[in-house]
Amino acid sequence: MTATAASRTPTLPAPRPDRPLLKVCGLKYPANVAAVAALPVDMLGFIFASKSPRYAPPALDAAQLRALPVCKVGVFVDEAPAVIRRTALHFGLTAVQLHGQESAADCAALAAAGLPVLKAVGVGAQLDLERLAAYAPFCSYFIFDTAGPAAGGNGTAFDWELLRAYNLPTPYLLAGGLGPANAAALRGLQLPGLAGFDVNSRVEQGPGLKDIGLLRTFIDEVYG
Ligand SMILES: O=C(O)c1ccccc1NCC(=O)[C@H](O)[C@H](O)COP(=O)(O)O
Repeated sequence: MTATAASRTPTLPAPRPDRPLLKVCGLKYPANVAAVAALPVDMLGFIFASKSPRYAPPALDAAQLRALPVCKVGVFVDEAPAVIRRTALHFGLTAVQLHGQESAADCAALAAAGLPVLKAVGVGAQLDLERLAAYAPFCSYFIFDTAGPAAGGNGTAFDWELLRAYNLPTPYLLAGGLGPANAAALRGLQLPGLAGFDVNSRVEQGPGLKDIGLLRTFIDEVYG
């Protein structure tokens, strides 16, 4: 990952043949946002679900976000489409991540309105790929995340071997408890459809405050 901030564009990156993408999710504090954006990352995630301890709007600097030349993903949980569109405009979001029970039609409507969609899928003991087929045409990525008590940010991994059976055309990011502790297993991980990784609570000092040292360690171990 050699891109500088100046050479990045705020479009949703396509999967890369040379390395997995990296999304850092759950940011909110302006200085921390700037510090993470200076790292070799592909997407920054901001939580717009008010029940989350990472709920970003009270702390976020909208002008900073709009000017930031990196892909910005807004994370929503069963939010009204009009609110999502308004929020995306205000904060200059590149794409939206739908992390609730949104339907394929919800994804289709937002994608048609010009907002690329990442659809999060909670994975437990099983993965129902047949159900996901209806979403595939309208989603730029799936995000496979561990199902848990909170809508997201649970900090636990699921059995990645469930993804060996993945056979849909939509690429995905792997999420759920990724961090320095399992970075070695991610390095060189080959799974059908895998396009990148999403990190959050395992690289934090506290909710919404990313630990730059932990992120550097993770990046070195996975990509170095
Ligand atoms: O992080 C949250 O607090 C959150 C709350 C509500 C919906 C989604 C949320 N996070 C979305 C993400 O993409 C996380 O990165 C993903 O759940 C993985 O989190 P973690 O297990 O902590 O690495």
